[in-house]
Amino acid sequence: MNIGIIGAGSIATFIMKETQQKQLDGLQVKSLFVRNFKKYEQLAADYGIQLFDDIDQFLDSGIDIVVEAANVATTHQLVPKVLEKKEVIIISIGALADEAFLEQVRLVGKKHNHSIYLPSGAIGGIDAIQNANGLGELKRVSLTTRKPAHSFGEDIEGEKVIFQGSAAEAIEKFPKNINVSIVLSLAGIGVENTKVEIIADSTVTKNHHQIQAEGTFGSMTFQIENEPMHTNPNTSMLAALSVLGTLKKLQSNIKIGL
Ligand SMILES: NC(=O)C1=CN([C@@H]2O[C@H](COP(=O)(O)OP(=O)(O)OC[C@H]3O[C@@H](n4cnc5c(N)ncnc54)[C@H](O)[C@@H]3O)[C@@H](O)[C@H]2O)C=CC1
Ligand SMILES: O=C([O-])CC(=O)C(=O)O
Repeated sequence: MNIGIIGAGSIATFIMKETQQKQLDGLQVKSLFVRNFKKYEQLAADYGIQLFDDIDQFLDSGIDIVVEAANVATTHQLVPKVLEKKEVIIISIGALADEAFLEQVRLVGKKHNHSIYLPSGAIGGIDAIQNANGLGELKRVSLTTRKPAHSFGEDIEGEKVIFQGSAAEAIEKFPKNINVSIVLSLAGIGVENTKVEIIADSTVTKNHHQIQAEGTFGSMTFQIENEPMHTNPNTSMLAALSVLGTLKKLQSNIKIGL
């Protein structure tokens, strides 16, 4: 599978590196779309990847699938165009908190017969949430995220609750830190009903997420302490691994958790 990536930051570089070093079955990054061509010329050369700053040329460069690994604003800007030509994996899932945009993306994908894949990112339990909500029987879902204070630019000692509200409001305020709340909302009870609490904590070094859900299925708690990526501590390593995981699942004819 020939992969094209939008963005050349932590997640993108991780995927380029891992697909090259581990020679993952048939997965290869072929093309990279960036805004600043000169800045990434060396990176692309190091990985033997074609570099583009023209989106049409990028989409026509012999790729099978596009991985969005940039940010929420770029997802809004580029994904509809991408879907006219290719399938897409979106990691800046926060963009889909906007219901009009979600509907636009769904319709363009449907029209061109291209799927939109949303990895579970830095959390897990999305399969259970989605299944529990199968008949609309999921009643309450909450996410508590605790990250090192500096991730939020907070210069504090100890902990501080910096946000309490809906997932819709959370992603508005923290588009680089709480994409996880939107995949959780989309799998479950929606962006307005999913409750989010964000805590900045000077005493932790990992990115913690705890999900609690209740309904007629029973209840569940999912908790994770993620290793931050050293190239971008806001982002957990599992988020990058989840993109690779999605690519691998697409290739395998045994689909686990579907
Ligand atoms: N769904 C999830 O669980 C998670 C999602 N994320 C999100 O994934 C995305 C990528 O994360 P990282 O790689 O850590 O970010 P990063 O900041 O390291 O890299 C983003 C890259 O995108 C580039 N970029 C920005 N606008 C662009 C444009 N218009 N065209 C091309 N490139 C552009 C930037 O120059 C940068 O190189 C972010 O939106 C982040 O918030 C991160 C962690 C978890
Ligand atoms: O990587 C994480 O732990 C979560 C994150 O940044 C996001 O959801 O945007």
